[in-house]
Amino acid sequence: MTTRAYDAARETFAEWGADTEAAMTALAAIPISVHCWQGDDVVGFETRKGNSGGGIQATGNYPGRARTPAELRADLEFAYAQIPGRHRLNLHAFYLDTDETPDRDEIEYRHFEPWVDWARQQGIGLDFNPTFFAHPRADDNLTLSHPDKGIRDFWIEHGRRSRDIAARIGEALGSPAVNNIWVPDGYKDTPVDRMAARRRLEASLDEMLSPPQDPRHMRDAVESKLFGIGVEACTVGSHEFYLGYAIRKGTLLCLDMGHFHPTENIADKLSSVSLSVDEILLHVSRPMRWDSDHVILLNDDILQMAQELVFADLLGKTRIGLDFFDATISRTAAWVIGVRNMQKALLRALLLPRARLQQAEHDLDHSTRLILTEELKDLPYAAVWAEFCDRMGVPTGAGLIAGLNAYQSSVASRG
Ligand SMILES: C[C@H](O)[C@H](O)[C@@H](O)C(=O)CO
Ligand SMILES: [Mn+2]
Repeated sequence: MTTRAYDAARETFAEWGADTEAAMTALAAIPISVHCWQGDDVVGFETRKGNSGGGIQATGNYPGRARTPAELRADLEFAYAQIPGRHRLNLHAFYLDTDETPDRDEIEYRHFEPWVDWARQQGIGLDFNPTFFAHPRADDNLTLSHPDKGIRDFWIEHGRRSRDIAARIGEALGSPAVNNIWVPDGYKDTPVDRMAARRRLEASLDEMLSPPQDPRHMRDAVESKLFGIGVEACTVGSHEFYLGYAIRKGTLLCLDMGHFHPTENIADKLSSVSLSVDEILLHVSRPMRWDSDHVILLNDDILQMAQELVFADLLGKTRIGLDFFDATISRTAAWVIGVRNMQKALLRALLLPRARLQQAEHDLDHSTRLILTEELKDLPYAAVWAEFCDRMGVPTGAGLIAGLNAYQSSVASRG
């Protein structure tokens, strides 16, 4: 039975020309790819260690970090149970689940089979990422663009194997896995031969991506970055580099919200790049002064991005993934809050009277456009969100907080 608050909200939205039932149906069909690395501070399950590079740094020491695949899966199961709808898991290659200790150029599908079995039980799809960091062969902050051919070949082999694994995963689960390629390659100080480094990166990517894969099982994505700590002067895989590469090679383009200048919002980039690439992958994040990967809030950046996805009809060609990691708070709460904020932003966008807003702009009636955007901020989105959560059997408000705190207490004694 619907609540009085929802019934009133439905009428209010209807008066503005928005259909709350249609919005909830649309929202329920949008999967978010939940990143595994929030659960353990981007540590992974290998014994081998190396620098993360490229500025990846989880700060904080809050108790409860998942130390094993079983703990990570338990945490994810709890988190998914607090999030309305059915979502995906984005797995990194160094989260393998095996007693063996393969090096990165030796990984095989069997090392990830427990994840696939679990995903099947959960009824969720998996995405994948080769891991080009946290390894001694990445300690120069150069991998696919390293001047040493031996090091490049090592990482090319890792990338090829990751693509094979992603394809097997996608086939096993009947849902194409996005295989996202991010390398930390860059220079701390101003390089004198950017061209050579970019040529090497391009050649390595070409070699890595040359074995054909079935797009029904896996799709490649490439992720750019402006800079990272330790590579302040130059990132080899810049935005321009990968935009061109994705267009030429037909890969997805991954846009990470933390990988641009702080004044840039990728909401503005979506329409432009969508004219040239078939599919986009998002890494929704919250940079604070730099690529700090804070948990996403329901803030203007996220609202604008969600609005752009809806208003420009880009949901069908965009895979939404998250990328943040905060080790100063409950890691499960971070997941739950972040995914729900992404969904709330999408719901708000779906509840806006798009045709009316776009007509005002088309008519150059910018006063009406501004009146509308500001008045629309007062609409009762919260009642629709509460109704959506209720129909999906997940808590809101005090019930959510109590559950998050209770789960955190249950994992706080982990060493
Ligand atoms: C762990 C991810 O691969 C990583 O966060 C990457 O996507 C990134 O954004 C690096 O800054
Ligand atoms: Mn990212």
